[in-house]
Amino acid sequence: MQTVEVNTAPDYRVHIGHGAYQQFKDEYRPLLNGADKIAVVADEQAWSHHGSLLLDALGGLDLRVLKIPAGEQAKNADTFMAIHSFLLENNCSRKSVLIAFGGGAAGDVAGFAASTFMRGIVYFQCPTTILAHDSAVGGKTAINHPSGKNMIGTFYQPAAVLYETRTLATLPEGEVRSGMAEVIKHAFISNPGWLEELLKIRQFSAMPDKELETHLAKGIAVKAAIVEEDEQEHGARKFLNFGHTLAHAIEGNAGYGQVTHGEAVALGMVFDLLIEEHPRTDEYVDWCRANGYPLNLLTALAFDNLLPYMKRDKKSSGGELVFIALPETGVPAVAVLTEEKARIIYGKLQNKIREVLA
Ligand SMILES: NC(=O)c1ccc[n+]([C@@H]2O[C@H](COP(=O)([O-])OP(=O)(O)OC[C@H]3O[C@@H](n4cnc5c(N)ncnc54)[C@H](O)[C@@H]3O)[C@@H](O)[C@H]2O)c1
Ligand SMILES: O=C(O)C(=O)C[C@@H](O)[C@H](O)[C@H](O)COP(=O)(O)O
Ligand SMILES: [Zn+2]
Repeated sequence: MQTVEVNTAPDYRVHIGHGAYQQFKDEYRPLLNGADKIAVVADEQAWSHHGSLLLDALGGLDLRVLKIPAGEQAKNADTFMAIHSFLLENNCSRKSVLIAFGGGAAGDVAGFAASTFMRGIVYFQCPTTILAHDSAVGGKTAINHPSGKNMIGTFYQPAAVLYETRTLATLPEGEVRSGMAEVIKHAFISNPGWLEELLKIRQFSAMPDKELETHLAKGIAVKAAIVEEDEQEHGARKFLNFGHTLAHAIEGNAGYGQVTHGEAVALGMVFDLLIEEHPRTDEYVDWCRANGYPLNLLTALAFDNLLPYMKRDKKSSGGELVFIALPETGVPAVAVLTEEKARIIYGKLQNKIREVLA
């Protein structure tokens, strides 16, 4: 078991590994025993595979379980209201505890509900995807708006994150790919040696569990350090958005859930790498090709369809276009581009991908 501390106020811990839910029996038992109700909000798919692991760890406690739609389809106002209705129907109060169980989508919407129910109740994150090594840590909660990704949400830290890595065994290939994009994002913005190691991976399925766990813990440590420095994204936290200006536009334009978040981020990082012509760009594009990221999407997507979403990005003000450039690995920087410059880079990106796929 690995543990990463997140020194926000209040601070909390991320427990990563086989048997992470044991912490519910040990360290967090007093907190759970003190709750008047415990509500579990679970992604229905994740619950069908792994709910029993959580139930075993919470044995003897009176739980109320709400299953929400699988994945991105849950990140909307309907599910948000359904969670609140469920909490009210079950007579939850300010002394109740919520446990979010699932990938980033379930974690984001359940975290948002926890942060707003009676103005905020204690909650735990129990991530079940690779990508959620990112989403479960750092306290960003959200639902989507048709006009933009994560447009409605809060900063609200969990009491702890219990990351049972046995849950990752049932992830479909596309979700492994999606999650690994946020892993390599953490490497790009922090650590050339680690990036080197990740760029050697040509097939995620060949990666041993222990190695994956180490990458997840490293990613969580990178994220924790940035969140500690800038919890509410006035400065350094923007670097965690590497690849995301274009990614969120791709997701919004396609319709939420049509392209996985991580796959969109993988494509968005190509754009951000091209801003300062990062020396590993070609190698990274080849890594994306080898690992099956949908590079072809970019050749079909017109810049003008993505532009309105990028102008509404949360890093932007007054319609400017804000990206995270990477002049060298580990040295991210905010880049404000003119529309003309962004269009030129997008054209370069499309040409590069056409060459690689030819
Ligand atoms: N809050 C943050 O800081 C943050 C960070 C990164 C991403 N996000 C958000 O996270 C979301 C993406 O999260 P995600 O990639 O975890 O996707 P997801 O939550 O949409 O889950 C993807 C799919 O995997 C299924 N699933 C979940 N766990 C499973 C398991 N163990 N076995 C089999 N299937 C399983 C889900 O039912 C779903 O169909 C996006 O909405 C993104 O915006 C938030
Ligand atoms: O935690 C952060 O900060 C991030 O930017 C992490 C991202 O991977 C994540 O997708 C996040 O939800 C994006 O936030 P947003 O504020 O751009 O919606
Ligand atoms: Zn992300």
